[in-house]
Amino acid sequence: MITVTLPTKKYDVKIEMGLGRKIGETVKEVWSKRKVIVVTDEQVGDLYLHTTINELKKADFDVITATVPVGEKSKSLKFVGEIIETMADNGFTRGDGVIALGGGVVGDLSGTVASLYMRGIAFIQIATSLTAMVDSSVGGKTAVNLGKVKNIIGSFYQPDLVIIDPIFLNSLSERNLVEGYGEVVKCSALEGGDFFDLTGKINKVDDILSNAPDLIERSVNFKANVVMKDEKESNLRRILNFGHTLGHAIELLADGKLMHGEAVAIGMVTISQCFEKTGVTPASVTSAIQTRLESVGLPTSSNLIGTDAFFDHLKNDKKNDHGTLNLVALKNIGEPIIVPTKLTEMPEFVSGLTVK
Ligand SMILES: NC(=O)c1ccc[n+]([C@@H]2O[C@H](COP(=O)([O-])OP(=O)(O)OC[C@H]3O[C@@H](n4cnc5c(N)ncnc54)[C@H](O)[C@@H]3O)[C@@H](O)[C@H]2O)c1
Ligand SMILES: O=C(O)C(=O)C[C@@H](O)[C@H](O)[C@H](O)COP(=O)(O)O
Ligand SMILES: [Zn+2]
Repeated sequence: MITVTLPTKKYDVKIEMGLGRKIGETVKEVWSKRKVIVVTDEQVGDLYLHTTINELKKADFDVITATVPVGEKSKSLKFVGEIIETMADNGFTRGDGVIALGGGVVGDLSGTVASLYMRGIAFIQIATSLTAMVDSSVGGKTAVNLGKVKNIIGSFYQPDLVIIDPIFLNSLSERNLVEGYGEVVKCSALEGGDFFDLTGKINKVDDILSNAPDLIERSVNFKANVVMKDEKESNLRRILNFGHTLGHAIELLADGKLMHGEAVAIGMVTISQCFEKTGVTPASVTSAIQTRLESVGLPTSSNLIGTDAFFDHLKNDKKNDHGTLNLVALKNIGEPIIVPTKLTEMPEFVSGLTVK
């Protein structure tokens, strides 16, 4: 178990094999009897909603559900509105709660709903994808997309509890498992040391699953420590965005064809190649990251980079400060730095990269 301690809130991230079968009693440890809405997507719902409802009912919670379609398009105001309407129709008050059962999409959407309903009601994350287990369920970033802008509407809103059962990963598709591993490589490159050595030993997809509990524990531990120092991303937390400035632009341009973690994998390698050109990042750092990503089949380059639409998307990055992007670079493994770079310099910065 890892505890996230913030100035105004403290919560546990419970990582345990088999915890998914004890959801009722685990939720009961932090919440008194109340109405809860379990938000999930169609795929996770088919697999785990029935058991989750039964578990929560056994623990004396009044349960309703909301199921959204699979995929990034569900991170939208449309679904925020629909879920909030369902809660209002069912008489939810400030003393009730929202439970996310799913991956990062469901987690980000449910967190947004929880933060808005009656100006904020209690929220628990049950993470079922690797991305959610290693990243999105922890730290309180909630958001939905609007039009062509990723994560533009949201807030920092921390959960009361995060439940992680690595057994959920057994039903995750190989592509989604590998995608989540992109964020693990990110955390390991930012932290360095033993963690980066560990990702160096993951040479094939099966290794992700067999090392999952350790990879989850280390990623959550790393992220929690960053968030505890800078909850609202005024400084240090920006490092968690390594690979995301370019990654989010590519993710949006690919329009559903690239998963978040795949786009971030391309973003990390590309930004490192850019910083090689300016002498910030050693080539050995880029290749160490690239090897880790490619050994499990993650993409590391894209012909979407450098298009007009690509540069247009960069403007929407939350690290854009009046035309200057605060880019995350690695001076070395375990040594992230922020390099302010003018948006107008970006075409020159990304030019001349090899696309495979
Ligand atoms: N808030 C944050 O800090 C943060 C961090 C990282 C990513 N994100 C966001 O998370 C999203 C990506 O998350 P994701 O990769 O989990 O995507 P996702 O939620 O769409 O899940 C990926 C797929 O896996 C399925 N799935 C999830 N758990 C499963 C299970 N146990 N068995 C079978 N299928 C399962 C889902 O139905 C979906 O089809 C993006 O929107 C990204 O922006 C947010
Ligand atoms: O928790 C953070 O902080 C992160 O940046 C984690 C990222 O992996 C995640 O994708 C996050 O949603 C990005 O947020 P944004 O602020 O760039 O929209
Ligand atoms: Zn991410």
